[in-house]
Amino acid sequence: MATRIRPSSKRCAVIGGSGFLGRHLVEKLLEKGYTVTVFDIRQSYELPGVAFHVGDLCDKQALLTALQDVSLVFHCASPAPASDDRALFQKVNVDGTRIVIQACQERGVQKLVLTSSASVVFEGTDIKDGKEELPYAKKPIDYYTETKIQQEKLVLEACDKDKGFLTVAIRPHGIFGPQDPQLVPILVDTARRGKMKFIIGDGSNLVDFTFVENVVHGHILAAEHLKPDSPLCGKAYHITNDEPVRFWDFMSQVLVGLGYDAPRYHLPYQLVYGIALLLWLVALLLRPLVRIKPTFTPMRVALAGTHHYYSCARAKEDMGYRPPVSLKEGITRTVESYPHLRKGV
Ligand SMILES: NC(=O)c1ccc[n+]([C@@H]2O[C@H](COP(=O)([O-])OP(=O)(O)OC[C@H]3O[C@@H](n4cnc5c(N)ncnc54)[C@H](O)[C@@H]3O)[C@@H](O)[C@H]2O)c1
Ligand SMILES: CC(C)CCC[C@@H](C)[C@H]1CC[C@H]2C3=C(CC[C@]12C)[C@@]1(C)CC[C@H](O)[C@@H](C(=O)O)[C@@H]1CC3
Repeated sequence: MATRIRPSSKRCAVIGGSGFLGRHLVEKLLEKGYTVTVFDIRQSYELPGVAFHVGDLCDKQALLTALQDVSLVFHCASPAPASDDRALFQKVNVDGTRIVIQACQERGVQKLVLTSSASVVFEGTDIKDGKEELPYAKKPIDYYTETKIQQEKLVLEACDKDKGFLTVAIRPHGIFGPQDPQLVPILVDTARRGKMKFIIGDGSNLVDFTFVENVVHGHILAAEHLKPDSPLCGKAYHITNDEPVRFWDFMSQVLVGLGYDAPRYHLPYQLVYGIALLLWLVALLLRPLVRIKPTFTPMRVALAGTHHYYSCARAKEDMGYRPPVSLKEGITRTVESYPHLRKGV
């Protein structure tokens, strides 16, 4: 009788490995001796020892080819939140994740680590030291969040110890760091257009921003602690810097570090939120004729004007998580990595 040889536990695939988080994850996995395959709709770099499979995760056949002999899968692919494309989020984050799960099961993958988001519980009102037990947002603010909720549920429900298929979800919040395509570039673009003069609300709201290497550390710890007898099976974990900071202090430190002025004038939160909602509605109505992308979306305004920081006690307890890089060091390294975004360049 032919015996099925289990692939090495150090043979992994990173779906979305060409992206910001994915690339940092791939680099760390290689450093730790893993054999890495990247599956992504684009190839954004080359690294010795990394096998790239360019394909859409909605294409099961392409995934089955890439997942051959893989025992561990990290799924960190998603359309960018800024695309605000409901059909695309549904197709990739929900239908595509179903296909990822099926392909993993068919290929005998043993562990699936999903990159979810702490925002799955955020509804635009204050969250202070939020625990994983908080209910999913009943009225998510945007389509991205709506589909991240469905995606997380699908992955956690698929966890099946009897079938030897274990799953876990990592919920990072506000990832920043070198090569980030959204936070710093959008911030600088807004500053260059003279729109970063204002503080939304009184400026005292505390939030989490998480350095990308800490998020990577959380993913690898989760993969290594995910075993049939561990508490991680089918659970979600917040991964943050564990250093809540005032939203506007963080923004100011990045802006000033790059040579721009810090925002100074206060605007009432409710007023800005109302305007953002109105602009979003207008953009939606005009979409068949012209595509407008407002800078101040309701989601961004809500994130800028409320408290949203999360407890990572569960990750500390179950997998010994401690953020290796402090916020101060993370900000310094991030600012240094964007010489081309400095004022006047
Ligand atoms: N950036 C943050 O602040 C943040 C915070 C919490 C959670 N997350 C989650 O982390 C993950 C990574 O985010 P990121 O910031 O690195 O984004 P990113 O856009 O840099 O990377 C996402 C990658 O997914 C790929 N991708 C998109 N659609 C695909 C498809 N159909 N098939 C295959 N690949 C596809 C993209 O090409 C890209 O390389 C996402 O799941 C995101 O929801 C991000
Ligand atoms: C125009 C200004 C008011 C703000 C400019 C900076 C913003 C572009 C970022 C500040 C907080 C960021 C953030 C995300 C995107 C970029 C910001 C709005 C996410 C919504 C990206 C998706 C993640 O899943 C969210 C998460 O839960 O971590 C991010 C939350 C913070």
